[in-house]
Amino acid sequence: MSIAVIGAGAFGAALAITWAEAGHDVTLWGRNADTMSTMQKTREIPRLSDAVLPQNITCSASLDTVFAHDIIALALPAQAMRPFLETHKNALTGKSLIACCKGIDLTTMTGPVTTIRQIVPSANAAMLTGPSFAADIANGLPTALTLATPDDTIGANLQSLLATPTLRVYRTTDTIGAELGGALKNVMAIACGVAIGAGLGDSARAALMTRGFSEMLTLADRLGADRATLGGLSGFGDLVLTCTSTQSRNFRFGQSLAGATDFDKTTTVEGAATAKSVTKLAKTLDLDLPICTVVADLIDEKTDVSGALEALMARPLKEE
Ligand SMILES: NC(=O)c1ccc[n+]([C@@H]2O[C@H](COP(=O)([O-])OP(=O)(O)OC[C@H]3O[C@@H](n4cnc5c(N)ncnc54)[C@H](O)[C@@H]3O)[C@@H](O)[C@H]2O)c1
Ligand SMILES: O=P(O)(O)OC[C@H](O)CO
Repeated sequence: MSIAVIGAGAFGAALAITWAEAGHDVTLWGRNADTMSTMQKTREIPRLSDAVLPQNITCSASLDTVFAHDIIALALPAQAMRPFLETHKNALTGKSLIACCKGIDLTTMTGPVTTIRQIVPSANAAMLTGPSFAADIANGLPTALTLATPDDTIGANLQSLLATPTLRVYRTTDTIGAELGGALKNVMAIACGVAIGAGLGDSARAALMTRGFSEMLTLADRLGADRATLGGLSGFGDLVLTCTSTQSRNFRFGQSLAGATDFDKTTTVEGAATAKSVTKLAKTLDLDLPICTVVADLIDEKTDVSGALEALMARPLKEE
């Protein structure tokens, strides 16, 4: 089969590599023609320093080449996906579109599958999500992800197509659960990075992960998602990975908010926008999501680490 990947950053390139190594012909699209031309020649990836692109990946900046494919993975940052789909929706009619981003759109407060379904209703909308660092996938380390799509027959076909010897793919029809797990774990990773950066200790991190998971379930319950999805790879699995590893950009961003480290502001940090969209969503739904709220406040500089700590620790005592 052939697959197109939109977005030649770390994750798009990593997915392109594992699919190409499994025998698919892959077109990897990036918006900068010079960068794509250099990648085509050198087989090197600017955002993944140790990986090499196999020969059956074609690097291109031509969208016509991408739109010739029926299966298209969208590995753009979450906030870039809606504008991209709006601009190109006519060319995407009837395609299988697999979102590979994690986040809640700031303008509409929708997750990636819902966003695709709204803009390109004729597409088979899906999402590939779960615990995975791009470098691990690119280096052929064993990884397991969840493919979420509303139609199980389409899901089963995509699952067998996208699985590779090193990338095990599970599937679910609970797209809302998968959207929420992938988006909210990044907010919790920022919170955990702040805690570790501020020297609050591993017990504080465990508390944030657990109470953060509780916030994920609260939102899932309200939006009709299945709790079991949140307990799977796309929720609990990714929460564990991202809250415990300095490989995570969201975690490192949190450390920098605590003043512990410097941080390159051009880095993709999905949890920053999602903290804001989730806080907005929580207000609309009249839900209490205190960790999401303090993360949004820290990012907006409405509070500092000691204010955030007090806001969480001084809340009324309650049942677990
Ligand atoms: N890197 C990882 O380990 C990893 C793992 C799993 C999921 N993801 C998810 O993949 C998504 C992409 O992250 P990434 O790690 O590849 O980020 P990245 O910063 O490495 O790459 C993002 C790419 O998107 C391009 N881009 C940004 N805005 C664009 C626009 N408006 N139009 C076209 N191209 C645009 C950038 O030029 C860049 O090439 C995120 O949602 C992330 O959560 C990443
Ligand atoms: O580097 P992060 O924090 O964007 O995390 C990457 C992946 O989402 C981990 O599953």
